[in-house]
Amino acid sequence: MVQPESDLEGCAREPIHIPGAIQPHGALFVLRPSDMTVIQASANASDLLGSSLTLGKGLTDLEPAVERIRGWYESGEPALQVAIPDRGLILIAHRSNGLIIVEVEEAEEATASGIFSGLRSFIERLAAQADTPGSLNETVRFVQELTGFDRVLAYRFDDAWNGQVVAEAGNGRLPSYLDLRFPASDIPAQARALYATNRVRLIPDASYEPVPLEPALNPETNQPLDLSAAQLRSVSPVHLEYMRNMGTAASMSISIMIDGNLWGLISCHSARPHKVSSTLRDLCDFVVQSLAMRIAAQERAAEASQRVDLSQVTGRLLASMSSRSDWVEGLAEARDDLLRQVGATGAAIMTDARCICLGSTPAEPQLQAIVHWLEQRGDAEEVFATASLSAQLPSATDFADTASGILAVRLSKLYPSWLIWVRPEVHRTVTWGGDPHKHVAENGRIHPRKSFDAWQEQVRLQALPWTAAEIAAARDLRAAIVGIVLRRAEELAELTS
Ligand SMILES: CCC1=C(C)C2=CC3=N/C(=C\c4[nH]c(/C=C5\NC(=O)C(C)=C5CC)c(C)c4CCC(=O)O)C(CCC(=O)O)=C3CCN2C1=O
Repeated sequence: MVQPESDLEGCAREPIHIPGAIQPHGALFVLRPSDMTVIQASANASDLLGSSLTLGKGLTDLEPAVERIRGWYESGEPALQVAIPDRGLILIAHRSNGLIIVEVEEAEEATASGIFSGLRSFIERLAAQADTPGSLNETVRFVQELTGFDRVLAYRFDDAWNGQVVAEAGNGRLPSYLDLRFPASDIPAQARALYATNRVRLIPDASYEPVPLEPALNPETNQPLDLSAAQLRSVSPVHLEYMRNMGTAASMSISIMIDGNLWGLISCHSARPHKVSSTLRDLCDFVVQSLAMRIAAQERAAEASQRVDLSQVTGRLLASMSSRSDWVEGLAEARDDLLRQVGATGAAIMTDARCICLGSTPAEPQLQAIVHWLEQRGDAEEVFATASLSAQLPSATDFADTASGILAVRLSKLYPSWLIWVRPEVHRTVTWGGDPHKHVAENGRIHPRKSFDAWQEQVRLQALPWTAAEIAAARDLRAAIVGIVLRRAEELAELTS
């Protein structure tokens, strides 16, 4: 029987890229590149462009701008900005499915003269930060000064797309969210995918009335217009409700992109409507991508130094295994290094009917049950890591105090042979922004939770997660062991031939 999708799954399928409307702090029209005819426009387009814009015709009295756009379209260059000083307007053009989408905003006053000296001192302060928390704190402080939002926070995603507020700057008008966690469903998958390409999104007033596009369907494609890359795209009603519940009338989010992945957001909020000019939005994007490069450099440096330490440990383990005719005994003799290799509290070498336990491990029958479970998973992967084994193997709750987390490497494809590191569960108290399981489903629609007050959850049956460097070190040691076993087999074959 097909299970009905949960309300949250339904919410995560909302096609937010084709709302058929825009926010009212600007206007939008669509040009057919072949003849630069206006084929679609927002209902408020004439408020900004007057009689220059008529559906089904070319723009009039804006020829220089039209020619700039035509030249840009054929150039293949990314998005184009064109100022129309005599109208006090700025046009921002981008391509979408073979069409030209042009967004129009009123040009704001020239940016404050001190902005560039402020930018220079920010870049200097950022470069002086020794770690990621310092970089994040500098950035939220600068963006708050730059934009005047009441609260600016740095929001970092974890592997399950839950997020935590890891830095914050504010003027006290909004409550602090520092250290609070929020569930993945607050920013569903299709939104995260969109934010990985459209990095800066402004909602100046969450109580706006959407402005429809006319005609509703694009006459060229007879499909809704794809507004994924548009700055004025109207926002999902469920998120606007979320903002009102949160007491934030205005927001701006800027994606922190690292190696092409959405690492987190710089998220700005104000209790009252608040607009930021297109120029300042571009500047904030530059600031946040500078932060992203800094974080990437800091994370790479930290990983590199951890790998150097771990490679020295691997070298000592290799020496110990090579010094004995039985590599298993050599490995067991270097117990402290074996545990230090991945920051484990226990390890078990399960091979050729032997079970050698080092440090704090489950009992042998329980280790055999883990090996049986690993073997029947049918996963050809050589390395398996989890911080919560009982989530996949319920019987593991019996030994959560020694092995909530396991990091297992397969030593043979021919018969059950594993090296398994273990970590105990860590009792943790996690503080959420509101009860993460609380949302209301009414009339087939989902409504966000209304409270974001600190809500504590006792986390059980979870160990500290394995880092990428630890998993890589486990993989390196596995390769060293397989190399020794192969060499020994070749030596034996030579002796007996
Ligand atoms: C305090 C930490 C924090 C959180 C947790 C947060 C949430 C957040 N949600 C965002 C977007 C969405 N949430 C949802 C959906 C939900 N939010 C919920 O709470 C629930 C239950 C749903 C239905 C799945 C949707 C559809 C969207 C896409 C809106 C759009 O761009 O059209 C967005 C992106 C809004 C934007 O950037 O335009 C945010 C950022 C704001 N923000 C924060 O600052």
